[in-house]
Amino acid sequence: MNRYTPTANAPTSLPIIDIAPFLNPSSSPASRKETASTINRACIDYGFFYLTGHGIPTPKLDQIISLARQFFSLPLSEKNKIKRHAAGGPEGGDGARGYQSMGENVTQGKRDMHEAIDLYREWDHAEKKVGSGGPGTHKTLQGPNLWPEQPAELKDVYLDYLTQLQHVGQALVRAMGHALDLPPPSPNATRTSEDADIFVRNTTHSFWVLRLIGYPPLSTPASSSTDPSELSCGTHTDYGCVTLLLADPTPGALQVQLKDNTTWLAADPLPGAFVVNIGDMVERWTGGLWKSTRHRVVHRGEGYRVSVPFFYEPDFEARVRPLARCVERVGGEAGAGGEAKMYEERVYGEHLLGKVFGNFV
Ligand SMILES: O=C(O)CCC(=O)C(=O)O
Ligand SMILES: [Fe+2]
Repeated sequence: MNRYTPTANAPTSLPIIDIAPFLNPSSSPASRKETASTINRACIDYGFFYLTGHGIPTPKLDQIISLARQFFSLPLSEKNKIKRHAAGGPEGGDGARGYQSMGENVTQGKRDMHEAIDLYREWDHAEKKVGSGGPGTHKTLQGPNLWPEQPAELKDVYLDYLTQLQHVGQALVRAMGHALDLPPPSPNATRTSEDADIFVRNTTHSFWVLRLIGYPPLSTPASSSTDPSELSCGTHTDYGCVTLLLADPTPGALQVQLKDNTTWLAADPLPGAFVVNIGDMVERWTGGLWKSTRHRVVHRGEGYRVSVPFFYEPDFEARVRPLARCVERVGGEAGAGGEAKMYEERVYGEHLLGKVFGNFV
C-alpha cells in the first residue's frame, strides 16, 4: 500500500511507496499508476521516501547488517587487510575500493566519524588499463573489489544480495520513468530517447556502489572526535541515480533537510523497508523538477550504528541531460515564481571520477 502524508503542516514522516506493482508482471495498470504518481509527489516534495514491497526477506536484510557489524568489530589490523590504497601504487589499490578507517572520509573539509568498506561494480564496460605504477597496478576504479576474509560467509551473502538489489533498482527506475509521465517506449528507442524507459536503458550496466558503514556514537573514545562540529557523515547530496539505504534500528541518526532548507527530519528506519533518495543525476535528468535532497548522519545516540547503502547508478558511459518534458514543467513552475536552474549534459563516469579524485567533497 502506498501511503502519503500531505505537506500542508509540518510533516512527521516520509511517504511510503510500495514498489511491488513494478516487480510483479501480473499487477494491474491502476496499481502501477498509483505507485508512479506517489513517487512523483514524494520526489517533488522530499526527494526521499520509504520503499516497501521489494521482495527481499527481512531475515536477509538482518543478516546483511549483522555481517557488516561483525566485520567492524574485528581488530583494525584485520580490517586493514583490505585497506583502500591509492590508484597506481605498489599496493595494488585503485583509489576507491576497500576499507577506510575512522575519519579517513571527508565531507566539506571535515572528517566523517565513520569507517566503511566500498564495493563497486567490477570494471567490465571497457578494457582495463595498466596503472601509472606499471604492470600489476591499477587505474582509478579499475581494481578488483576487496572482500574481507572474515566473516567467512560475508562475500557470498553479499553477492546474492547485490543481485537482488539490482533487480529492485531496475524496477524502481522503471517506476520513476512512469512517474514522470514520459511517453511509452517505442521498439526503436535509442539510449537517449526521452520515454518512460530512459532510466532503465541507462542503468542496464549500472555502475553501482555498495557501502558498508560503521558509526560509533559521536564524542566517544571510539570516534576519537574532539571537535563538536564533526559529524558522523557531513551534509551532502548523493551524486548518482537512486540510493536504497538499509540501516539498523538506531533512531535519530539519518537526518533529511526539508524544502524550507532549515528543518531536519529524522528518517528513522522502518522495519523491512529501504530509505530511498534520489541523487544528483536524477535531479539533472529531471531539470530540477525532482531535487536531490541534502542529508547527514548525526549519531549521538547509543551503541554502534551500522548502515549499508546501495547506490544504483547510471552506466559509466550514460549521458545525462535534462528531459525536455521535465524542463517544460519546471519552466511552468518558474513562471509562477520558482527558479529555473540550467543543467548541462554530464557523462556519469566522468562525474564519478571527479568525485573519487576530489574525495567525494
Ligand atoms: O548511513 C546513513 O544513514 C546514510 C549514509 C549516506 O548518506 C551515504 O553514504 O551517502
Ligand atoms: Fe548519502
